[in-house]
Parts: sequence; structure tokens; C-alpha cells
Amino acid sequence: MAFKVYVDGQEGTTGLRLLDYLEARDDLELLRIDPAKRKDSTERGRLLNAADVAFLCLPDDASREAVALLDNPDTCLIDASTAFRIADGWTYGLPELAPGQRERIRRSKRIANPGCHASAFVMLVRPLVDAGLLPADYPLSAFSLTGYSGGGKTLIQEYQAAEAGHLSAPRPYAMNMSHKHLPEMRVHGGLTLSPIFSPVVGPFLKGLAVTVPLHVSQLAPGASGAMIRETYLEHYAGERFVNVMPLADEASLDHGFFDVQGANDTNRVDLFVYGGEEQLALVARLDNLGKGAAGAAVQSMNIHLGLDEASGLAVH
Ligand SMILES: NC(=O)C1=CN([C@@H]2O[C@H](COP(=O)(O)OP(=O)(O)OC[C@H]3O[C@@H](n4cnc5c(N)ncnc54)[C@H](OP(=O)(O)O)[C@@H]3O)[C@@H](O)[C@H]2O)C=CC1
Ligand SMILES: CC(=O)N[C@@H](CCC(=O)OP(=O)(O)O)C(=O)O
Repeated sequence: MAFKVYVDGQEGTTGLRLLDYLEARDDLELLRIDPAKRKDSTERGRLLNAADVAFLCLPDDASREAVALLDNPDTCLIDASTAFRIADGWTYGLPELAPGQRERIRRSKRIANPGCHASAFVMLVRPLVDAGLLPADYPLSAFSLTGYSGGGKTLIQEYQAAEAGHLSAPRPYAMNMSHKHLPEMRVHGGLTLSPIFSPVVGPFLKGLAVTVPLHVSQLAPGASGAMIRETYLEHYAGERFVNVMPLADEASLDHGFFDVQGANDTNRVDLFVYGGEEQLALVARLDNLGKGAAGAAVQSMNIHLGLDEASGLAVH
């Protein structure tokens, strides 16, 4: 019998992308809400409770409301919002995080899908903290270049309606050091301090790269770019969606320029270690709507339901 799945927020950016993935599957039965009733709590509650897995692709408050509508103990919620990413009783939906995380996702009925910037940041940082190469209290900074789809329907409409003007140039944001991903970056990164995080949105739909610059002198004695790359290779051994690139990989650059859109339309994360003996730049690249949102949610669903983890997801 096919597993029943339901997407609450099916007309939003993440919800629509998720439907693309789910509609292509023949091992799932997709429960659909009548568009006229998509904000009707009674109808949403009925479908949430009828599902084996329900995805919440909603603003934080609407996600909290959906959780309150659920009384079926067998329904697994996978929430794409920021509401529960460090909450007790919820499992962070990043199977590659640390040993045991995949098993936690398999057993949990409450899975918080990671934020797009946070996924990239945590995947760069956490293995280094766990391996003792990066001190947990290192005052990290990071910057991210992202496509505008990360801002949801409103930002997409703004960009797609614009003819030129200020939207044709990259725009830094979260200038007051209060980006909503900071808590999950700290907690799941294994850090004692939140990073200084500077995201920049550009005039392209999707694609994201987070860069973490490091001073080698501030790392554990003897640490180097080569050791960091080795640590990634070891930590991510066997992970189908993680691609550890060669050290200081010139071939990954186009005349010295990095392609932020290089992992688009995949569920892949590419990890790069650039730099030399004194400074390093660690970079993680992903599709913010793929591994940064809907793809990660499908991956967690596959794990939770005991299906092939890569079902319906593209690596290349
Ligand atoms: N875009 C991205 O790359 C990512 C987004 N996320 C997270 O996923 C969630 C959804 O984001 P995104 O898809 O971008 O947002 P969008 O604004 O594109 O979509 C949100 C959808 O939720 C609907 N909605 C709002 N309130 C309710 C309600 N009470 N009941 C039912 N539906 C409701 C909206 O309806 P209406 O159409 O009427 O506005 C809209 O269709 C957010 O929490 C976001 O933080 C996570 C990772 C990446
Ligand atoms: C361009 C843009 O605005 N991007 C969003 C990131 C969206 C995302 O993936 O994060 P959530 O899952 O937390 O929504 C932002 O930086 O807030």
C-alpha cells in the first residue's frame, strides 16, 4: 500500500517544489486540499491526521498551528519553517550531521527541515568541531550568496516584476546580525558562539554558496586545509549527496570565479577547501530549493519511511 503524504502550504515556493518531487513518485499517495479550503483549519487538520507524512511549507505561525491540529500519533511531520529547528522533541533533518542522526530521523515523528544557509554552514563546520580541528568557541564569520527564491513568493514576485534598477545588483541583508538561521547554526554547528553571518541575495532564482573564512593559526595545532578536506572525506564517506572537491580546486573556478549555481536541480552539496598555509575559505554549495529545502525534506521522508534515501532525488 502506498504511503499517504500531504503538503500543507502547497501553493508556496517550497510547497510547489515539493509537489514536483512527490507527484513524480508511484510509491506515494498524494493527499490534496481543495485550493478554496487551503487555509481552512478543519480541512487542513483532517488531511494532516490522514497522512503518514505531512510536510509543513508554511510561515512559522501557521506551522505551529498545524502542529496543534495533529492528534494522530502515527503521522510524521516534516516542517520546513524556522519554528522547531532547535526545539526539544524535534529532530534536525540533516542525516549527514553526525553519527546516529539518520537513525534519529527514522524514528522521529517530528522532523525540522534545516534552513538553506544553515545546512551549508553546518555541513562545513560541524565535522571540524567534532574532529577537534576547529575550537567550538572560534569566533566564526560566514557569508552566503543566494538566489532570490529563498525569500519565498513575495521576493520572487518582486524580482520577477522588476525591470532593472536596484534589484539588478547583489543586495546584502540581515545587516543587524539577527538572521533567523543563527540559532541552528550555533546549536547544530556544535559552537558556543553564533557566527557573524552576512547573506547576500542576487538577481538569480536559485543556487547558494556559504563561505567560512578561517585563519589557520587559530585552528588546532598542526591543522591545515589538507586535514580539513581529509576530515570531510572521512565524515561524509558513503554519503550519496555530499561531494568533497579536490583541495584548492582551480578546475572548479571559471577564470577564478566561483559558480554559485553549480549544484542547481540536484540534492547535492559540494564542499570546497580553498586557500593556502595562512588563510582558508571553506565553501558549501547547494540548491536552496533542493538540498536547502524541498530535496532535504524528501530525503528525510525517504529515511523515515524506510525507502531508498535517494528515491526521487537527483545527485548529478
Ligand atoms: N523558499 C525557500 O528557499 C525556503 C523556505 N523555507 C521555509 O519554508 C516555509 C515556506 O516558505 P516559502 O515556501 O518560501 O514561502 P511562500 O511565501 O512562498 O509560501 C508560503 C505558503 O504558505 C501559505 N500559508 C500561509 N499561511 C497559511 C495558513 N494559515 N494555512 C495554510 N497555508 C498558509 C501561503 O499562502 P498564500 O499563497 O496565500 O500567501 C503560501 O502559499 C517558510 O517557513 C520558510 O522559512 C525553508 C527553506 C527554503
Ligand atoms: C533570499 C532569502 O531571503 N533567503 C532566506 C532563506 C530561506 C531559507 O531557506 O531559510 P528558511 O528555511 O529559514 O526559510 C533568508 O535568508 O531568510
